[in-house]
Amino acid sequence: MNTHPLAGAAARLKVDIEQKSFRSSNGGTIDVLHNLRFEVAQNEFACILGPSGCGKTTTLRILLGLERDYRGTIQLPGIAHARMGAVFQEPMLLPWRTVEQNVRLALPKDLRNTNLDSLFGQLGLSKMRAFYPAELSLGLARRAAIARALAIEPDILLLDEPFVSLDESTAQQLRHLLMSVWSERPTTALMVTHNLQEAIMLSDRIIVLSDRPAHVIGTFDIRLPRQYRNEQVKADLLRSFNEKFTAIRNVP
Ligand SMILES: Nc1ncnc2c1ncn2[C@@H]1O[C@H](COP(=O)(O)OP(=O)(O)OP(=O)(O)O)[C@@H](O)[C@H]1O
Repeated sequence: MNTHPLAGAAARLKVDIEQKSFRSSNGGTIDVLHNLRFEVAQNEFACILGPSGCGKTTTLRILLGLERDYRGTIQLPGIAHARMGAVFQEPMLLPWRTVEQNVRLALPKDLRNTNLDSLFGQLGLSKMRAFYPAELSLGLARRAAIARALAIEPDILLLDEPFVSLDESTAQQLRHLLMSVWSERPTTALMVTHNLQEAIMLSDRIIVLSDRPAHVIGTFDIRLPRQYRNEQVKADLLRSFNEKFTAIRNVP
């Protein structure tokens, strides 16, 4: 579990990063984020969409407190310390621990004896609790990583392309599983994705970033509840998105 001292009383996530750059190997400067400003309301599920290399992962790393060298401010949801759940492209499970042990290790003290039956059940992991990561397919390992992030009852859930490099039917199954667990206990969520269809299926709002150095070029709000987003509705949303962001040619 990762807690972060920048939690504020307000429940929303507020990002205001004036400047984030890296030193390149040849001694130059890579400007990654410049005046990146956005907010995510309490219990909103937002997706960040943007060109490859524009700074999406860097933004999540700043929120997680893994990158501290930047100019700007962030405010995280939560009262004193934001409880942060994170899911990365790599499941990052400890290989010498079982699925259940991996999840339990992440639990804060107040949840240490929590009953995980329902969470494992919802994610289809009931029979794999005693499995070791090497015994899991990538899809199952990702489910375990999602279980670990949600088990801590996070104030904010950060997801960095959690469905990438899965076959489409496994990815779709996982998207449905994530949504069914998240809908039961909604929390403020921010997910990085390259996949516009995925963003339209999952999110309440899509935050579209420019090329590097990244700033927000616009947001796309989807107010319609997810259960009404059938294929026709999703196609309409896709069309409206493309009309609004005609400049973005490289999103699928
Ligand atoms: N530790 C680092 N040192 C130097 N440069 C870095 C470092 N981390 C990231 N970068 C550079 O910063 C830029 C943004 O990287 P980042 O991973 O945040 O982009 P991204 O939008 O998540 O990319 P992708 O869509 O390909 O996953 C890239 O040019 C990357 O090479």
